[in-house]
Amino acid sequence: MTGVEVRDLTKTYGRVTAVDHLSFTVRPGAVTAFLGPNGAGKTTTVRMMIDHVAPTSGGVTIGGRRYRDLPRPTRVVGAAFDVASFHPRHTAWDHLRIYATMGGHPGGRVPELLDLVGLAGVAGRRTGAFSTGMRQRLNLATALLGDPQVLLLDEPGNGLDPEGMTWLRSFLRGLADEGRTVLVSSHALGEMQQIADDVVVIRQGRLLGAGPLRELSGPAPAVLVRTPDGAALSRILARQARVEADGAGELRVRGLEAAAIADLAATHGLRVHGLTSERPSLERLFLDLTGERTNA
Ligand SMILES: Nc1ncnc2c1ncn2[C@@H]1O[C@H](COP(=O)(O)OP(=O)(O)OP(=O)(O)O)[C@@H](O)[C@H]1O
Repeated sequence: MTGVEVRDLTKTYGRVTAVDHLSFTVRPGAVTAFLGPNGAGKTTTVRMMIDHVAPTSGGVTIGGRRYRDLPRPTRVVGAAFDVASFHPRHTAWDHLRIYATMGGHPGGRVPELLDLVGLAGVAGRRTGAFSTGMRQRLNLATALLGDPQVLLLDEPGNGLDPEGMTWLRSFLRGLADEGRTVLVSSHALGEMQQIADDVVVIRQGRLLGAGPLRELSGPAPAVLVRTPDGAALSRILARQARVEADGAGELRVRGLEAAAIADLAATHGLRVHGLTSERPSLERLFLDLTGERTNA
């Protein structure tokens, strides 16, 4: 299990402080959203994680070691940046073969990866003709060549259509469920809300908040209960939870998990037609932390 530890990381460019004494950890087995408005310092931080940019002070360890001390870094960390450069005449297949060779990774993984990211059907097409979404997918496949434990993805959702976003979300969830450490930087909060387990929020290079999304976003989210037996169920649930009825057959319940609500309804012979757990609002959390409007 390989986590990422950022310790007192600072980067200045002349008079600009891009990253300012930043400390946080990214744990394995979770998707961590790295959030901040444009220019907050996200890309600079991720680039320092993999030695693309030298810190002014502080540092980053991955599984307890600095990137440069990892014997085979691309087998441990896969990174993908927003503006990936592909040779326009190379096909997706060429691109991955070349990067596999450069990284010392088995070329046999190329077809499997093309399939995994949904590019098998266009493997022979030149990347010059690729859409942004296809580039993002190829970028991800490139990051995965070394089967790394840690994935650092800078704005992987940029340019994806809604279908592509749905795919990306389940793809990232799958990687985290395999026990990998998945850090995804984004300024598009809505996109991250449905996937992030943890969040790290920065502004002007400084940490504003970090931790599990559910903990950071305050009171427990409600469970929405669709029921034709609203009045009776409401009376029973109100003994243990806070219940609001909307008058249209839906109850909003705080203080009880969905399973407990279903059990109580069953015990009393009441009908439940739907149970939905609300996700905490990342946008609300973000606005609380940053005190500003975003373009999400
Ligand atoms: N090479 C550089 N030289 C000078 N300033 C830089 C350099 N790289 C980044 N910066 C500055 O550092 C700050 C942080 O930039 P960075 O790209 O890390 O932010 P970001 O959060 O990734 O933003 P975005 O969401 O727009 O990509 C910005 O003010 C940027 O102008």
